[in-house]
Amino acid sequence: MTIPTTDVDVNAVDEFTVTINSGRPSHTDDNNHRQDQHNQDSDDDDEVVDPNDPFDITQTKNAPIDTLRRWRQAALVLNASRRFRYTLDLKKEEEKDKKIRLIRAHAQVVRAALLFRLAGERELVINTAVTPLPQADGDYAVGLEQLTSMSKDQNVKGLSNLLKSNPEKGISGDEADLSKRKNAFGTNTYPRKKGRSFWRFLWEAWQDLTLIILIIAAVVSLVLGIKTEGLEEGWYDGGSIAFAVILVIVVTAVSDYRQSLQFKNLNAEKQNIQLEVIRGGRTIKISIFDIVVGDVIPLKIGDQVPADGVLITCHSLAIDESSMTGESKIVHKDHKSPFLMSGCKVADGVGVMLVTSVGINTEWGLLMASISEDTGEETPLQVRLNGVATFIGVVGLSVAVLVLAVLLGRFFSGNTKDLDGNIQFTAGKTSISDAVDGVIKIFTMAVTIVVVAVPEGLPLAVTLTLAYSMRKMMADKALVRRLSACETMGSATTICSDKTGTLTLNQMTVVEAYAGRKKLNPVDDSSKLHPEVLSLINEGIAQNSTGNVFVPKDGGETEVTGSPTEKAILSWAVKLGMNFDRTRSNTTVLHVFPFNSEKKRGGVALKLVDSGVHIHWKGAAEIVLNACTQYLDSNGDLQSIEEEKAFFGEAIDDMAARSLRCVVIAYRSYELEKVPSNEEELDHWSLPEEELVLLAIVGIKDPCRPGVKEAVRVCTEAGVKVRMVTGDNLQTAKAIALECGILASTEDAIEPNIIEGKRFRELPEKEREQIAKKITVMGRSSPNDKLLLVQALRKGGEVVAVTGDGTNDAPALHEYGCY
Ligand SMILES: Nc1ncnc2c1ncn2[C@@H]1O[C@H](COP(=O)(O)OP(=O)(O)OP(=O)(O)O)[C@@H](O)[C@H]1O
Ligand SMILES: [Ca+2]
Repeated sequence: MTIPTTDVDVNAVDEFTVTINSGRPSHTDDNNHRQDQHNQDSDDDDEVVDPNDPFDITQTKNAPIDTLRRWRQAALVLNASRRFRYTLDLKKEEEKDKKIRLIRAHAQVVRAALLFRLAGERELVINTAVTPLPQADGDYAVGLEQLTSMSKDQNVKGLSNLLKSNPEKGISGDEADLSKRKNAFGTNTYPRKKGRSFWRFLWEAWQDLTLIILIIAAVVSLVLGIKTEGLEEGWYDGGSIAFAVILVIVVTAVSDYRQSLQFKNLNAEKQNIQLEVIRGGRTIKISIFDIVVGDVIPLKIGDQVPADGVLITCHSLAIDESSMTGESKIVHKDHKSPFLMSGCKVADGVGVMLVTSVGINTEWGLLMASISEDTGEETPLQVRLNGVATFIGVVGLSVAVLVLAVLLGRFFSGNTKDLDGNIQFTAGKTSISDAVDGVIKIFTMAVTIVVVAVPEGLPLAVTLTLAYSMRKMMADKALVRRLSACETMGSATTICSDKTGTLTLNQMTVVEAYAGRKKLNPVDDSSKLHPEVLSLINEGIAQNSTGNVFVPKDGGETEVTGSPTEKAILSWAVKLGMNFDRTRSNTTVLHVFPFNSEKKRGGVALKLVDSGVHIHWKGAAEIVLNACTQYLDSNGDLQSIEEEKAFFGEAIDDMAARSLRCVVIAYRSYELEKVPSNEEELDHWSLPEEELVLLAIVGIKDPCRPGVKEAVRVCTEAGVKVRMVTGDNLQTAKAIALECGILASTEDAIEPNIIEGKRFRELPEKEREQIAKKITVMGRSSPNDKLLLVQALRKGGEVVAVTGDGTNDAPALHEYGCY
């Protein structure tokens, strides 16, 4: 079956991951549990598997060494030589592990020493100005070596000046500047290990016990044939065996070789992450490989830190350093510990970093340089089939040996007669040459049994099929990161898909808007709004956003960047006449609560010029609306929301029913005295979010992907149930589900077919398992709800595929390791 999800994934190769979990429990789960921060659910008891089951392996890549070793042992029993090709080289793996641990320990020690030193300096109040001025390197006032040590002493401003960068605007980013930086500090790439040549694969392909048996068989029957029937006729048997052997060797080598090339390409694709940098004041998307020292990079939840650097600004930034330190610990970053290491993940919050070293000079680079890249990987089916093939081969071989022994015994004891009934062998009478001929015939028979019994092509056929389907999926623009995914995906019985970006295009536009009680028609008509209302809306949108608006000086088109939702709202505000830079410079940001999928809202506290404070909130419509007690009517007067709550509720429901995503923008004023003045306290200050004043409601359209309906139909026909799990409003989710055929009719749209994440979460575990199967649409789900659903389905015996694009899908995607 070609995989139904391919249609869903079209056009989004770099953003999508497809994950599969097989219904069977696996040891690797333990592994993933350890890594998975979000998975605090310890009561999934059926995942505890019999540790003595040596065949319990779903993937070799992350399997614990123990499991692999058991496999290896089982394999050795079955076939001494073949297995080596298929199971990872354990010794090498262990050595690699040791090396990584060593380097990590080293990094830890360096960091510890550094912290110690910093602490000491702080206490002694050593004047940092004593630091000798760094030597010049090329065009910069700082060299590569000094830079590494410098970034630990100097403040960010000074550092960015030395790097000829600007904390707000970044580097200029013209060609000359970029190439100068690359020359001075290197590029953000790692040297690649050269792949193995085709000849190596060919050489390895014949070193296989069964093939060796066949080669010997070929030689033997060639010799026998020529001896008994002469050169002209006698080579047929041996020749055809030899031909088959050569064919198998060549095909194996070619397929292994191509697979290795494919993996190389895949790896390149996997690593080539696109990310946003700020250059010359504008936010642009570039490849991670094009990052240079001095670049200013905004980071948000889910991003990977692309190079080593220091923080310029940050808000509740937390970094998962497990890839560097080996322990899964979330570290909070602020101006006191501003160093970011490449390769780590942003677990929460937002920040902006200045790149201080790239590529091989980063700590990650050091680590990468010393270990080799991905070793090959076997799919569960391949591993099993290899076992079967080897087993059959061994049985065939034993039968052949048995037959040989019996026939030889009968021959030499005078029990074998030829066609005419003469005894073929009588001790003393039969000439040696006749005896040899007889033995040769028996050998030929045994060889034939071996040739017939050894199913050499079986594993090969599987590899070829999988590689083929992987290629086909690549052609469909679906990136398959693991060969095994093709196989497991084929057995999926249900797909949990997110909505935004997977079923929909993720191209959002504001198509409906209310300012206060008034519906704007058209949406960007600001003429009837009181200037005060307009300026508050603008203030809220411009400051309470991770996006950016760049207006080119030469009068080109305005560029809006950010997440699709942010982009839509910012573009709307620009159309209303917002001047982004001016609005932002009017107020100073005191504190930010970055948007996250869990809370579904984001807030910011602003200090005004007159020392007043505004707190702006923006987020999921009904949630923020609930926190509002007043609204600002179009004349700029405050009104109580009590009588109008129903009106606003209906407005939201109405928009949601037409599949629009609703976002409410609200604010309140606050007293500066109540804002913590101490920086430490400010960091932990939770923004007040009650008694808000409703400013605006926007309805954002995100059209369905073309072809989604068809894809859903294909899946349903193939017996795969498609479910939608989204962070959006339940009504919006329902409308989209009806639109793309996930829900057949409105009659189906009742609980528990459609359910809110919160309701599902609060059910007792047993009940969750029962209704999980019925859930078709889950709205307002938090990342953890997605995970809960996958777990519940899995317990019900389903093989679940999860598709998702965003960080809020990560826990569910991560759950079963195979993505
Ligand atoms: N940048 C934002 N600022 C404020 N509110 C937002 C922002 N982005 C999304 N929202 C609100 O939060 C809700 C849920 O967002 P969430 O990130 O959980 O889902 P999603 O990933 O966008 O959707 P899906 O789960 O279908 O992929 C949206 O319905 C919207 O109302
Ligand atoms: Ca998503």
